[in-house]
Amino acid sequence: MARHALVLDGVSRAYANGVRALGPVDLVVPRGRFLAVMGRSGSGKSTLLQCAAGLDRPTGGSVRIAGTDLGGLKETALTRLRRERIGFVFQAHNLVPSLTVAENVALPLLLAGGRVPDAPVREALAVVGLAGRAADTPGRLSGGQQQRVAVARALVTAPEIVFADEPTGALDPLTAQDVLALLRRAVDTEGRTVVMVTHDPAAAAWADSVLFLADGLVADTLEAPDARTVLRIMRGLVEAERAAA
Ligand SMILES: Nc1ncnc2c1ncn2[C@@H]1O[C@H](COP(=O)(O)OP(=O)(O)OP(=O)(O)O)[C@@H](O)[C@H]1O
Repeated sequence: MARHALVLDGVSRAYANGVRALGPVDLVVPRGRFLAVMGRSGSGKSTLLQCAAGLDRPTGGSVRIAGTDLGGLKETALTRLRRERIGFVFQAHNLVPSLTVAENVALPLLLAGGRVPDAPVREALAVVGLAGRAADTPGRLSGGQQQRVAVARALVTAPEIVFADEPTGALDPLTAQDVLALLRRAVDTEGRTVVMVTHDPAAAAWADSVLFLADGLVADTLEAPDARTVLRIMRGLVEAERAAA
């Protein structure tokens, strides 16, 4: 079993118009770690996440998920890897409105083929505190509850890694804490690995470490973050940018 959930080796992403959105970036995320990625708007956070998750192909370097080099995979194999070995949580939770809560959680298992056993779905919903809402449609749930369903869906396949892009961006601070606590729990009790893009220092403080991006490059890292130190580093990055302008 590969020791690291995610390894980026000199990953860069340039666009045809000459914009270098990212890199080169080196990054190692061991299994069972919670990493937050921060940086100002346009610093390359989403680009990093998309390349790391196999949603976008880097223009340089390599990405390995649990030892598998994504660059060596054809599109169908990459799609299967994303479906079976990666969990996703986005700001807009992307639940299917016409399916029930349980069916939404079961979706990644269904897409993997075969009969979907009830137990993992029931268990995933119980973990996020929504066992009683399995038969509801998402529209009957609050935004926070919907995001908890999205977390259950991301975890139901027991993925190698979960990528979360601003998972609490649309939630009030208390509801956000519930969702962050679920991600933290998945790391602490199930040994999952989480990489989360966020703008919120309080959200980043739930992680084990923070990666700060500026202009597509790693500008700083912080272990055992607290919100105040995260904010101080972010302020420093803004000032450095102003001074350079
Ligand atoms: N398709 C594209 N074509 C050209 N440039 C792009 C494209 N997508 C992103 N960029 C540029 O790449 C840079 C990084 O963008 P990215 O979306 O990764 O930043 P971000 O840190 O996630 O920003 P935000 O916090 O606003 O979501 C920006 O300068 C952006 O304008």
